[in-house]
Amino acid sequence: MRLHRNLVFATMDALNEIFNNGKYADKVIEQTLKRDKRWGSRDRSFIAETVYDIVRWKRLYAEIAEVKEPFDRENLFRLFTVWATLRGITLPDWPQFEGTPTRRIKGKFDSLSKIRKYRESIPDWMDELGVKELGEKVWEKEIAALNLQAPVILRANTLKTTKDKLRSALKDEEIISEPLKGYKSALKLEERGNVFRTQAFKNGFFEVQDASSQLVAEFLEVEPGMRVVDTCAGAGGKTLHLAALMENKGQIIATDIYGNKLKELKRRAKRAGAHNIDPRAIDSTKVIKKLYGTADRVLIDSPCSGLGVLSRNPDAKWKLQPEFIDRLIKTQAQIIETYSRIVKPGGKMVYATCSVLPSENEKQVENFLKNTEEGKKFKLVKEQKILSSETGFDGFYMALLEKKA
Ligand SMILES: C[S@@+](CC[C@H](N)C(=O)[O-])C[C@H]1O[C@@H](n2cnc3c(N)ncnc32)[C@H](O)[C@@H]1O
Repeated sequence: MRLHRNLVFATMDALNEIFNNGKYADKVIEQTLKRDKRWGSRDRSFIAETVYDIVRWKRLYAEIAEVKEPFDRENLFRLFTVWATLRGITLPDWPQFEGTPTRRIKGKFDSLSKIRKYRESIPDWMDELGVKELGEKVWEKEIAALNLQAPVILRANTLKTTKDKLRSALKDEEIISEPLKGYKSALKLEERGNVFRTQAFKNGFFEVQDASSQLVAEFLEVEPGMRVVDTCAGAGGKTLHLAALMENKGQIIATDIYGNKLKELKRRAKRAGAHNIDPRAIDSTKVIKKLYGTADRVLIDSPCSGLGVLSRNPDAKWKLQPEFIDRLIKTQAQIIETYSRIVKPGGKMVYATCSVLPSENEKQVENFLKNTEEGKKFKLVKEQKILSSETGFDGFYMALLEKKA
């Protein structure tokens, strides 16, 4: 691979924004890719993948390069040098790469790889928490899987097309995909690419949605004509899937505390041809109280640590803090307690997270069922824990609960 100066420099600028100015990697990459219209798909994926790689391996690379935060430009180049050397990329004779200690980099990589927190490039607290929650053996495998690059998975929008028709429409646009066994509407892309530019996307034929995430709406056992409340709808990934499963019949009330996310949901719903969604921002407690006892189905896609989606968001390793997870666990307990009241007698509810930590998942459900007045009205129908190390997709949890009639 030949390194191009403008691509490497753009990568350095992006890393500076993420590491030194606290910006989110996905937003920074999106902005960076707009910088030069002449960049082709290879150039764009070089920038995106190199930035994500260096973010993912920050702790390991910084240790090898012997640099500490905040990283100045010279330090960022040293991180890049480690990345390139470990990938066997020949460095050009630019002044920034002069005197690169190739053998020393490889030697340090070998010795640091014996220690998990360096090998997997995670903060001490995260390693300790993972062991405490999942046990040494499972955590070891799980964190390794969460460090792999996530595949791109699409969900065919059955309001407008079928999985097979979508596959052939994509093929016409030179995008090769294959169906995923066990996932009704999922297609996996053979190669990464900017699918948002395709006509198939503009036509609303698909959404990008991880395979594990595609199991959540199905878990809720919705039927056309039902009244469904998606309590933590965000920008609507799962709301749109619910609308498709309900064939646009019935009503989906989509709530979130952030009105701007619901605006994005509206835009996506329009493109997807989903007409049965009623977005409502939670700007007072009344919004939820009015819904008590009214829904056949309730989805709580709860705010969580996101530890199951580190493959997609590697910068969460550095942005998450243990105190934040402690607070989240309290919020999740309150959310289940309050939103479960929306379910009508005989109705069902799914509690889901994209975390792999039992304290955000099965322990929350156990606590709700055993220790809360509202929980005593429910029984657990089934639950599914998805580990990335077992499926190759995001880590997720979902529990289906039924309210006694
Ligand atoms: C895991 S995300 C939802 C993702 C979304 N369901 C999807 O499939 O694209 C959790 C959402 O909960 C929202 N949220 C956080 N606290 C909340 C609360 N107390 N009530 C409702 N929504 C909340 C966040 O704004 C965020 O959009």
